[in-house]
Amino acid sequence: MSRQIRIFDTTLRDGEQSPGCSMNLSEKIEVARQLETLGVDIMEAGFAIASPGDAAAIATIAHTIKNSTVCSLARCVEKDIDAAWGAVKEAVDPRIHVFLATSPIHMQYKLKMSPEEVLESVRYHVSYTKKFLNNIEFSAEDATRSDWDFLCRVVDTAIKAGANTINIPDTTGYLTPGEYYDLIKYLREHVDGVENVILSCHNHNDLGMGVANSLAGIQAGIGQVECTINGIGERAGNASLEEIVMALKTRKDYFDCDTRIDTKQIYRSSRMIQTITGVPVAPTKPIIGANAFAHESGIHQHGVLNNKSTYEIMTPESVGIPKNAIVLGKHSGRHAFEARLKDLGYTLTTEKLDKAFEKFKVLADRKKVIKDRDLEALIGVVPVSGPVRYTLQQYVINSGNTISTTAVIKMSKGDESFERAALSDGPINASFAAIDKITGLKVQLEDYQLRALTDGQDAQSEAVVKMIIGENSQDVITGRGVSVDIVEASIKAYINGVNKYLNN
Ligand SMILES: CC(=O)SCCNC(=O)CCNC(=O)[C@H](O)C(C)(C)COP(=O)(O)OP(=O)(O)OC[C@H]1O[C@@H](n2cnc3c(N)ncnc32)[C@H](O)[C@@H]1OP(=O)(O)O
Ligand SMILES: CC(C)C(=O)C(=O)O
Ligand SMILES: [Mg+2]
Repeated sequence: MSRQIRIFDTTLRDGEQSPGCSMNLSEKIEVARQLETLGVDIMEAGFAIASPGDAAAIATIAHTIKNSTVCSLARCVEKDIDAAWGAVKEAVDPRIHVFLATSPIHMQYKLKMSPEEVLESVRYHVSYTKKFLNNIEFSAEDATRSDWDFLCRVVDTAIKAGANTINIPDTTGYLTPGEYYDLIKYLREHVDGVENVILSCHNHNDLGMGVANSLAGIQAGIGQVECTINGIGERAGNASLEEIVMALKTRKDYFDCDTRIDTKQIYRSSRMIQTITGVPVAPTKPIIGANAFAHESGIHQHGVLNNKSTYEIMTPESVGIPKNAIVLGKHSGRHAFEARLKDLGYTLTTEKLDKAFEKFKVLADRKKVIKDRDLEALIGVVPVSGPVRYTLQQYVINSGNTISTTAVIKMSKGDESFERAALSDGPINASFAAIDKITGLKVQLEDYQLRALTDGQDAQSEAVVKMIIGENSQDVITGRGVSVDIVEASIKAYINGVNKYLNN
C-alpha cells in the first residue's frame, strides 16, 4: 500500500521570513483558507512571540481553520511556548513547534551553550510544552551540520520528553540528497523509539537542492515534509510545495507515496502568493512558471500536436491551469463570467461576485478581450480589512520631456474629498508626492515594479510598491494596483499600501 506523506506548509512562517514577503492580517487569513482548500495537513501560521500582530494572526487562523492542524513556532524559551499556546489553543488540532540549534557552530557562537546544556534545554522545554498539549514537534535547527551521534541524543531526548514529530532541517541548504538520505537512515537505525514518531524534513534551497533533499528524505522514510508555496522563505527559500507534491504524484511509480493535496488548487495558491507578496516567480519555475507548459520549438510543437505526452509529463489541468474555451469581453454575461472564475478555482459569494462583475464590465469597456490573468487581477486585489480610508477619484498629469511634471490627485475618505498638486521629475513621483500631501504620512518608497499582465496594446498593468510608512517603522508594506493605464495602476498601488497601513 502507498505511504501517506503529510504536507506541512510554512508559507506563513518561514515563507514570510523572505525579504519583502510580509503579509497583513487579512492577507494571512486569505492564504490560510486557501491552504486549507489545497489540503495541507499542517499549516505553520507564524511565530507567536515575534510580535503581538503575529500572535493575533495565528489565533485568528486557529479559530478559522477546521481541516488542517494549525501550528506556531517557539524557541526553547518558556515565554515563547506560552505565547504559542495562547495563539493556537482554539484550533481544532493545535500544534506547538519547538526548536533549538544542535550544530557546533550554532551552539558555540549563537546560543553560547554547551552540548549538555542544549540536551537539558530540549528535555525541559519539550516537557514544559507537554503541559499544554500532546501534538508537539521538535526541530533540531542546523541538524545537517550537527554531529550525527549528538543529533541522535537530541532526538532521543526530545522523544522521551514527549515530542511526536521530529524535524531534521537542512537549515542552510548545505547537504546533498545522498547525504540527507544517509542521515535520516542513520537516525532511524540509531535512535530507540524513532519508529513511534513522525520524522520530518525542512530543507532550504541555498544550493538549489531543497526539493531533491526532501525527496531523498521521503525515500529514507520521512513521513512529513515542510515546504512553502512558490518555495518562498529565508534566503534562497524553502523546498517548494508544488514541486514536491507533483514529483510524488507524477512519479508515483517510483516513490509510491500519496499526499492529501488537491493538486488542482496549486496554480491558484501560487497566484495568490505572488499577488499578495508582489513577488513573481520566474517563467521557468517548475509546475507554475509561465513557461512550464509552453512549447516554443518546432520539433516540440510537432510532438505535442501529435500527442501531448511526447513533451508533457503532467497536464496543466492537473495543477489547476484551466483550459480557456470561452472568450470573455464586454458582451459576456454573468453566467460565463462566473463559470470562468470557477474554472480558475474561485468560488465567490454572491456579494463578491456582484462586485467583481461590476469591475469586469468597467474593464471590458477599456479592453477588448479579458484574459484569465485579467480576471485574476480583477478579483485578486485582496481588499484591505477595516474601513477603507482613501479612494482615488481623479488624477491629472501634466508632463513632457522639457518641463517638470505636475500631478493633481483627488481622493476621497468617507464623505470628505481632498485635492492636492505636486511637482516632480516624473508622473509617478509627482503622483506619489501629491498623495503624501493629502495623507500627511511620511512614506519611504523601498521598491516599485510595473509589469504587463497580459499581452497586446490594451494589456493591463500591475504596479507593486513596497513602502515603509512612519518615522520609526521598519515594516515593509506591499501595495498593489491594476489598470490598463500605468499611472493609474501606480497610484492605486500606492493608495492600496497607504490603506493597508491605516487599517493595520
Ligand atoms: C531557522 C529559523 O528560521 S528560526 C526562526 C527565525 N525567525 C525569526 O527570528 C523571526 C522572528 N524573530 C523575532 O521576532 C525575534 O528574533 C524574537 C522575538 C524571537 C527574539 O527577539 P530578541 O529577544 O530581540 O532576540 P534576538 O532576535 O536579537 O536574538 C535571538 C535570541 O534568541 C536566542 N535563541 C535563538 N534560537 C533559540 C532557540 N531555539 N531557543 C532559545 N533561544 C534561542 C539567541 O541566542 C538570542 O539570545 P540572546 O538574546 O540571549 O543573545
Ligand atoms: C525553525 C526551523 C525549522 C527552521 O526554519 C530551519 O531550521 O530552517
Ligand atoms: Mg527554515
